[in-house]
Amino acid sequence: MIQPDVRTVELDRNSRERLRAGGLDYRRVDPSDEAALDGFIRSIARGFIEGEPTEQMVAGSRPGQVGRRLIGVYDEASPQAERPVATVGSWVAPVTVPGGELPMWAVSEVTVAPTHRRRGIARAMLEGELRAAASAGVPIAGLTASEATIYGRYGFGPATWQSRWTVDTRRAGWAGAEPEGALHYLGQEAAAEALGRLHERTRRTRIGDIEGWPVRWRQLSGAKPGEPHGESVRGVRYLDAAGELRGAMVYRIAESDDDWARSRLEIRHLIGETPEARAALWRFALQHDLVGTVTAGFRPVDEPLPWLLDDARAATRTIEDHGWLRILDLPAVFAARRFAAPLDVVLRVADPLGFADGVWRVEARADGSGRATPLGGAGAPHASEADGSGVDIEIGVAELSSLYLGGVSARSLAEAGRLRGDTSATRRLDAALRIEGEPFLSIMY
Ligand SMILES: CC(=O)SCCNC(=O)CCNC(=O)[C@H](O)C(C)(C)COP(=O)(O)OP(=O)(O)OC[C@H]1O[C@@H](n2cnc3c(N)ncnc32)[C@H](O)[C@@H]1OP(=O)(O)O
Repeated sequence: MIQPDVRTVELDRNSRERLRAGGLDYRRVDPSDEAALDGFIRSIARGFIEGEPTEQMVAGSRPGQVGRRLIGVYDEASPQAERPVATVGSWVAPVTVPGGELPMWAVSEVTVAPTHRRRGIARAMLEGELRAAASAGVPIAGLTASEATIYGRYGFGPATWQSRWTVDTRRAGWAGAEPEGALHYLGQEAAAEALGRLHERTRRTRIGDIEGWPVRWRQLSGAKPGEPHGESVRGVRYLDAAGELRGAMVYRIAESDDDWARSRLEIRHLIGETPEARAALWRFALQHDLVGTVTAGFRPVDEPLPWLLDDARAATRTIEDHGWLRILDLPAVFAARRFAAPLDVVLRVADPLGFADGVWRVEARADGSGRATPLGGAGAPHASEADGSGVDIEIGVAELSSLYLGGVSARSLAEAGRLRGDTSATRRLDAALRIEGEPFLSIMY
């Protein structure tokens, strides 16, 4: 798997010139220049409507920026010259796809100062990231979004979903097995280490998940300096009957003001290598003394939680989009995944930014391998090169990116008018893209 050093990928000239025409300087942030890095970190906090970070919080955030491509947009008229008015950070992370993994250009830390909003700065930065990724040969981009309304216009589509659970522990009971292993408390650093180890051991089993990084685990375990409520985060591990580490969980308890016995236990992260470990950690949370409610976000939509309870209605949930993907190199992404059924369809893909635009024949063989080839000859294909009569499905690149992992059905998109195609073609596409279980991205990035 190619994994280019994102820090050396050139800045996009088109975006730089567009921003310069508006009096703004689009440039790399050098992480070895502490003042520049701290200004970048402080601008991100402001953009995400946080208060001004303390020195300790800034110091705690620095290690997470190492190895990333950091870009700031600077307004020379600003009295705070070291603080960019817009930020974006990116890196390449492997993402699990059906039957393998792909290098993914992860886009994060997208902020534009409220003083500079809605003048095209985010668009210039996003387009700049996508062109940089394509120029580096990275076939797909991904992000997690603060709002579901922002990224479709750049060709990103939601591809994984998360459940957010709220469980009334008085009603829930426990219908699962008694765990055979053991639970132990861990210090925050040890909990971060266990989360990272378990994540790395298991992420390839979760379609849509990506590689993690140490600061993410330290943030979740409360070990990152300045983490809000960090001091109240606790960690536990689960060892199976043979003494092997199989699971870990970090959580905090928010006391109830009016009834101690109804405090709320918030699961910040729960990871288990086996169903037994996951069940044991859920059981620990649900049976915790003095807790009336357990909440957990970033959980898979097919988690068997209701089946572990005496009263399934004690657990309520909301489901939300979580991981967004954006196909850049269509032949590369279709060659990288496995297919569940043979396929031969012609897609007309609309991509306003050009990367995947054109007419493509997507084929899959009985052995699970597949490919996408441009119709109308070599080189960049254009819709006009096919006569149109052979096209089975017309689809936008955002919708195709949603379909790619197998967690979205072409039939649903067709019913919603988000693609056009006859029923037989959408059925064949669904059969070929189908996966076992639901895709699941377990972290924010
Ligand atoms: C991957 C991540 O990091 S997710 C985090 C995203 N960041 C945040 O939520 C922090 C708070 N918000 C912000 O910083 C900014 O409002 C941003 C980054 C969302 C948008 O920045 P702006 O520079 O104002 O956006 P820009 O002017 O380039 O707008 C581009 C397009 O997006 C639209 N748009 C921008 N923000 C939003 C939004 N929040 N909801 C819906 N549409 C939006 C604009 O209307 C415009 O549409 P058009 O091109 O179809 O006319």
